[in-house]
Amino acid sequence: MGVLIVVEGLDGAGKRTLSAGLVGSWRAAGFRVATLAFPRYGQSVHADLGAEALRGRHGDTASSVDGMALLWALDRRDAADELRKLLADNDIVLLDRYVASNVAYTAARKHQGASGPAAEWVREIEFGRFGLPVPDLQLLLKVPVELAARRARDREAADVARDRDAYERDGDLQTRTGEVYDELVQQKWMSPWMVAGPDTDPEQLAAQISNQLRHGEGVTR
Ligand SMILES: Nc1ncnc2c1ncn2[C@@H]1O[C@H](COP(=O)(O)OP(=O)(O)OP(=O)(O)O)[C@@H](O)[C@H]1O
Ligand SMILES: Cc1cn([C@H]2C[C@H](O)[C@@H](COP(=O)(O)O)O2)c(=O)[nH]c1=O
Repeated sequence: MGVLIVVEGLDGAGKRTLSAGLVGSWRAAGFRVATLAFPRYGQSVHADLGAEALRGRHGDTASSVDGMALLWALDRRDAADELRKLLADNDIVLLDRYVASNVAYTAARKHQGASGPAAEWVREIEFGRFGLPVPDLQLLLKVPVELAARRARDREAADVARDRDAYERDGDLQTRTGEVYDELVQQKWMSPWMVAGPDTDPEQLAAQISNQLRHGEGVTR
């Protein structure tokens, strides 16, 4: 049974870039690694509806905090069997965003914290009712809000396919989301957490995590 590792952080933090670096390093070291990114755009109707809603479509869907959270959660529910199979067939399964994203953004949109009712509702729906696998380790890529926003803007300028959605344009939401993530780390929400900075070397981090896992730290299963 493989270990489930999640990369979390603000929009534009660099999660996709770091995830690719970690996966490459682990594969080079001989680990069997699978990876998934949530939302699963192009594969999940729920993910696509969510992305479209954040770009002004589907009436008032985006204004419903709970409705948006359910779309992202249903995407993961549909991926649950695939995720369990990937865990059975690999040493490491790396996820770019997972349930903690839903907790952080949903609580932040409602001006709540990581112990508030929205966080508890997301936890109960996704891990309780949907039975999603619990991560062994969650990694917060902690990048100053201004730097993450600049990276998202630069990416949009370079690639029209990566236009910023409503959450990415909302600096106050990003600030509050970062605060909820900090609380999740402090609480060790659902698993041990590690925090990585904006200039983290993926190869070094991959080695650190695999050593830690080898010594049984950060593994809850
Ligand atoms: N360590 C880094 N140094 C400089 N630029 C970076 C770094 N990491 C990522 N970037 C750049 O920042 C932008 C955002 O990175 P990336 O797409 O990896 O972020 P993300 O956290 O996955 O974003 P989102 O959640 O919005 O999809 C990209 O243009 C990427 O090339
Ligand atoms: C998976 C997930 C995402 N979100 C938020 C985070 C982003 O602002 C948008 C879209 O995600 P992307 O990584 O920028 O493509 O949705 C969320 O609120 N809940 C989730 O579960």
